[in-house]
Amino acid sequence: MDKTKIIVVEDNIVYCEFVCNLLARDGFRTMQAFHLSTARKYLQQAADGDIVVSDLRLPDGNGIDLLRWMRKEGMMQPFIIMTDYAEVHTAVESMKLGSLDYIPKQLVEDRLVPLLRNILKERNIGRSRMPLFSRDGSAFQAIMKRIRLVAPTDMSVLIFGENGTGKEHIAHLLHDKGKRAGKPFVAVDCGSLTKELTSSAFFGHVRGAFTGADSAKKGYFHEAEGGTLFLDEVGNLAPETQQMLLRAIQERRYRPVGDRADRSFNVRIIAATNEDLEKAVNEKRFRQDLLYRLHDFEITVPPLRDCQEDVMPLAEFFREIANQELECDVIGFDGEARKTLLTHAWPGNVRELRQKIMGAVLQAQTGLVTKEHLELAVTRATSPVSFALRSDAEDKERVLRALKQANGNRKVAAELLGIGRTTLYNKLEEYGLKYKFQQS
Ligand SMILES: Nc1ncnc2c1ncn2[C@@H]1O[C@H](COP(=O)(O)OP(=O)(O)OP(=O)(O)O)[C@@H](O)[C@H]1O
Repeated sequence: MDKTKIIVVEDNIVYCEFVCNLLARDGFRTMQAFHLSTARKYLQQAADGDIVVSDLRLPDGNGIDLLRWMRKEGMMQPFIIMTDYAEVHTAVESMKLGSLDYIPKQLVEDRLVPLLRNILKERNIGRSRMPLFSRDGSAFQAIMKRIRLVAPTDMSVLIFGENGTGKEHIAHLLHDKGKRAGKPFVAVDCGSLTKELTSSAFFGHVRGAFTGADSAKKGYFHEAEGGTLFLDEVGNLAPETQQMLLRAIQERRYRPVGDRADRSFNVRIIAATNEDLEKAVNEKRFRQDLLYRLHDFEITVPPLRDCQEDVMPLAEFFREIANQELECDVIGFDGEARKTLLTHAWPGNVRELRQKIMGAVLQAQTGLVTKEHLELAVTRATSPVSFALRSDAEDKERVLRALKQANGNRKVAAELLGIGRTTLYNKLEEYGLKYKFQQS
């Protein structure tokens, strides 16, 4: 199973448990939310690839409110509604808002897992539902040239770039344009691996290998066999995991936890990071030998603020997608809105641009997007210009402000500060703030 989490939003605790057990049996990772407010909290930290399965009626609103809120915030994760038969009409309405499907509760047991598997399969073969725009800007053209050059080889590729610049898309392109296209593409968020279960996550385990290992489990290497293993946020790997991966990559074999024999593998490794890994090596946080192994070839994705010529074409592209998804009829941007788009620093890069355009289109509904619809004023005040880490004395206060602004969400705070997540973690450690803002 890949890193996808299924957020199950259902106020009936017993039914919620039932759905989660059903999914867990099939190897899905789940999160339970009994209220919309909890679901929103989870979604603020969710990955683009996560999936929501929601009941319609909840104590603090309904599933359609949640879907509407997500789309307004630019969160385009697949959304599946579970309904009672009497609510089918409302469920159909929800599909107009962009929910992917609805399943009558009586059929959840039969239909939910196959539906989720289908979504993942489509993703793995590169037919992601999230359409991609081919960027014409000169920086991106140079990147495309490098992608075409290295994709057909088996070289490991390390992709550098700030959060939200499109590194994962580039990893997909490398896979799709290479000889492994059509084989699995398995993405691993290295920052979210728990220390105890890392070996089992990568290499799998046999039944009874440790307490709780009730059945055998395939690891990421096995799942990616013949295809690509994408190590996202590779700078966040714990030292022990770095050592373990290095050995496997060097020897091209690994041993599942509790097994007696090694397995060989045929997997291409692509990794991505927003960190300066040379610096991490100097600071002894990252192994130099592993860096060499991951780094046969390098692709650096520039931040959006350095790709001015891509901003408006991407904005127009997202406007059209938003029109389709939200059933709006917005025809463009007025002069002030254009100026704002072109002068904003985009600390969250393409992801932030997409979110802002989705929200703006929803607000405008028809006609032209105005500067007010973009709601960039708040972000502007918190853009790198005001949050930039200028001197040590100001540093701590800025970090605190950004964390507050981001409600403790470190990923968002790092984007506001225009720094990588790992740099932010280091700063929290340095200033003794590590436990002050616990993410829920
Ligand atoms: N060329 C593009 N066309 C359409 N959308 C894009 C493009 N590039 C990036 N995006 C959007 O920006 C978001 C961020 O892209 P992606 O997840 O690939 O970035 P990333 O650099 O891997 O981010 P992170 O470091 O935070 O994981 C995606 O959800 C996608 O919707």
